[in-house]
Amino acid sequence: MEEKIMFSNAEIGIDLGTANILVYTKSKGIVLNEPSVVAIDKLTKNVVAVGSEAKEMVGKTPKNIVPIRPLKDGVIADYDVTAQMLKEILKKVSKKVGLSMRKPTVVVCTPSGSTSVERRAIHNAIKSYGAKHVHLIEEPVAAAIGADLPVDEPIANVIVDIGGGTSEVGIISFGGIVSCQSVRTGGDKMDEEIVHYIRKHYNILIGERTAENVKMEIGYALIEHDEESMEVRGRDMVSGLPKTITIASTEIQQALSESLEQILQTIQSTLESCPPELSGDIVDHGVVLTGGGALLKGMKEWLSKELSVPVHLAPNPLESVAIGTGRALKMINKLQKAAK
Ligand SMILES: Nc1ncnc2c1ncn2[C@@H]1O[C@H](COP(=O)(O)OP(=O)(O)OP(=O)(O)O)[C@@H](O)[C@H]1O
Repeated sequence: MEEKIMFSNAEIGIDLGTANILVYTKSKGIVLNEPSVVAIDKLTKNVVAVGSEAKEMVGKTPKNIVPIRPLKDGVIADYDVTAQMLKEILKKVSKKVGLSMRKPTVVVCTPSGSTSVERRAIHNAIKSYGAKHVHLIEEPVAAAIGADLPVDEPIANVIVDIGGGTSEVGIISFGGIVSCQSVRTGGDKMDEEIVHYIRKHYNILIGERTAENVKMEIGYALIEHDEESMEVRGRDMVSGLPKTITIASTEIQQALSESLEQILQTIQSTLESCPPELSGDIVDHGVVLTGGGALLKGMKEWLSKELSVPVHLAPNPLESVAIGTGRALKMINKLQKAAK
């Protein structure tokens, strides 16, 4: 029989992201923020660890323990593992906030690329773990609500969410999506490009976690800046031995250029598809950036120069979607009407 997790009449928002999973409760704010990673024992098929603990294992575990990212490139790549991960995450939340949470109402935001079958499966999985009501909302709407945009007013709210697997651009007005486009390019692709660049130019193989650190430390959008550098360790592909190199921020900028151009093109083409009545709002109010990729150094300045409209950073880019899912509960009826 399915194990039920004890929650009370609480309201919970879940951002089921490809890179991170966040849980928000109305009374306590963000109560959990962990990587969307699960470590599985291949021999027993048991889940060994979930979240931060599982991410720590990436690239370091014995062969039978495999860390899996069940959501990849903005889609649910492995539904069974996603469901197991959700269950473990809800268990952690229930432990953290105590037994005061019973039969919650849950609003969950799934990756944009998920199919209706996958969305239904996520809905059922959460319901089977003890939730009273489950609502699914679209990522750009959640991100916009979490970024404090007046989504229920009849003006164009433009949100650009640069996540791990995808970047989504949404124009929202009157509680509904007027126009939306998504590209399978985000932080993960940037990390892959850094790995590729260092392999090609230095013959050194680095891990994806090292690449992510390099991106966060010395990664820049395509703007002029005072050059920075850092030491990077990897494996020399010729000798097979560990090697340390020094890499410059301008090199990383070059590595990231293709991903950045793709994100820019997606924003431009979404803005071009905006109904003319709403275009004036975009000139006045501009675009709001959210998602972890929005934190890349120089992103706001670069996009504002390329798009010639004001660009603002959301107050908590990594948490906007989770906060938005939690806050969406109060307006769920209106949002669902607008989505129909
Ligand atoms: N300071 C930073 N500079 C650059 N990138 C960053 C920074 N902080 C986080 N990121 C990147 O942001 C990405 C994660 O963002 P986020 O948590 O918004 O994604 P997600 O919601 O899980 O993904 P998706 O929206 O695709 O489902 C990762 O690729 C991470 O490396």
